[in-house]
Amino acid sequence: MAKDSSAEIAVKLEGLRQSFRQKAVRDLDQLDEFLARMAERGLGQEDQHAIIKTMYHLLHRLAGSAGTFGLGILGSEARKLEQSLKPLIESDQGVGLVPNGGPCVEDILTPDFFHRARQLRTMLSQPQSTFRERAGDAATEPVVPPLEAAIAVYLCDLPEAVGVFLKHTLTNHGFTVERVDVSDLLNLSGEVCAGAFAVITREESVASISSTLQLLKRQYGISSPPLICTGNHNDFDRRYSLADLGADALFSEPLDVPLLADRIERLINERSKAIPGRVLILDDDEDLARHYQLVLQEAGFDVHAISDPEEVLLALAECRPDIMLLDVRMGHYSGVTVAKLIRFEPQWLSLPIIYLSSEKDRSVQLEALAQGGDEFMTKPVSDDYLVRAVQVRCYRARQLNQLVIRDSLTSLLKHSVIKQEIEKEHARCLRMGHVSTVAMIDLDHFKQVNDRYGHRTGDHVIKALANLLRHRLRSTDVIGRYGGEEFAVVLPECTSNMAIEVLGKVCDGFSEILFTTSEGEISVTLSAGVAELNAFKSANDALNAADQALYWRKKAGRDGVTAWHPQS
Ligand SMILES: Nc1nc2c(ncn2[C@@H]2O[C@H](COP(=O)(O)OP(=O)(O)OP(=O)(O)O)[C@@H](O)[C@H]2O)c(=O)[nH]1
Repeated sequence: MAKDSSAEIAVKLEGLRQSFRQKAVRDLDQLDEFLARMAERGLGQEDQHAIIKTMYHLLHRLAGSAGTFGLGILGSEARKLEQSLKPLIESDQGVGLVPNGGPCVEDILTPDFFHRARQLRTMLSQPQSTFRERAGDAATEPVVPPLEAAIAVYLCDLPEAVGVFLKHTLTNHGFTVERVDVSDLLNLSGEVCAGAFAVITREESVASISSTLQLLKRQYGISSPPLICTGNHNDFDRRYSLADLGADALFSEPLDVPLLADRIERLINERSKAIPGRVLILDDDEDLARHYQLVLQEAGFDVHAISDPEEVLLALAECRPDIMLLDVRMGHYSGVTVAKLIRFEPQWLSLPIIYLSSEKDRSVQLEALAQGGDEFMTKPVSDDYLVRAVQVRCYRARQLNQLVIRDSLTSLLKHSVIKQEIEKEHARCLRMGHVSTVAMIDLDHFKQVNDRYGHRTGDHVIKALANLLRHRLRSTDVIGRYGGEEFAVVLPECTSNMAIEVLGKVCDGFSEILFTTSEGEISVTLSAGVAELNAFKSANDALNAADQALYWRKKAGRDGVTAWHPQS
């Protein structure tokens, strides 16, 4: 679904504010009716209790949401009235004289209470501070390239031979490579700059290129692209001055291209860490949930908002959020119990859950945290605070999650995670009726590489293949490190013939990569077996079939791709 522009989001937020105002008018009409009934003589205790409880919830709702919709004064006055009613709600009998000498209705519903409650209506039209403070920030926030964007590498001011060599070899690693000069860099468009790119230059040009990149950074509000230089200086002073001038890495000649490719990848990924994440919001107040959703979407988050607690497990499975914002009081459902229910599922044990609540009582908050949530954000939450708080928590959650689900050498998904992904796609293609393919990929004669050139070289080869797969496959394909030198890939909505073509190109590209070893340069090949997921009853059967096809490929001479087929 296309994302809304800032202008569209602003229009929608204004619509929500208007709709909140109309609802608040209705709420206040209702409050007036309740006040009138409470003033009646001869009202039974049960009726009084029911009315006070409803008034309390109505005031609680207003207190938690009015500030978000630009009615902060109304919200804080509603909060005070809500707090006055609280002792009646908490007392054993709910209302009336409490045996232990607790409050009685007359102590709390004083003429002053009635007067203040009736005054709430006037606050609908008072000019008040808005919680939407961050409008001015948006233009200055750095534009961060999306994680899956193809990485462009600009070779700038390099000697002819080095430029030609790097263009060829880095293209084999899956980068889009161009040779340019400083003026070409200066003319890069905003669109290109918003994508992921790195610059490689010689050390003598670092100063001028670094200042050009700073200009682009200021002009387009991008984060600094990685600047890598080539050179042969080993002395501290020279290295210090290169770092000071803005270089992010120094590579000595002769260049070790797989290492260089790996460094480009890492530097780009480091800069991508500021990418906002996925957020699931559950708040039974639909307008409030929608407001939070729009504000976070405007800040670049991928947000899913629901209002019905019964949808939570389905929404979690679909959205797979980095964090969840959870309302505490949702009609007859409690957010605290919903958090406990979410933790029944092992996969959500580590999901950070942040309660959004008007509850200010620390002991109640602590009790709720003990039941399954991680943090409290007290309503009303300003837009600015919401965005920043969610940014920090998403970033941390993503970092922790990466450690848990990704292999440290290649940053690809770990064995158990890729297996789950294969199962998910198998279920999806049976449900949707499309064709998807699973591939098993294995490096050829890899034991010899390790034995002859050492494990360090072996590790470079594994990393280079991981990087190449990341670049050459679609962002929707899922790649995992299945075992030591074995990889598994899920290619959704892709037939085995299409997979043979794509992976054939990966085979060709990989065999052209040269690895520097103590005995000179070497190349390594790979073999792959593919099988269509929907041809099998289970994901495991499909995986075994891909493994079988890989075995056939190895037998047939390696260096290529073979599809599984039924044997006669
Ligand atoms: N450097 C390195 N080597 C690894 C890693 N994981 C597994 N290996 C090595 O990968 C090699 C796999 O060797 P084999 O399974 O015999 O297969 P092969 O030599 O590739 O032979 P074929 O698959 O038949 O082409 C073993 O030497 C493992 O030690 C790793 O993380 N780093």
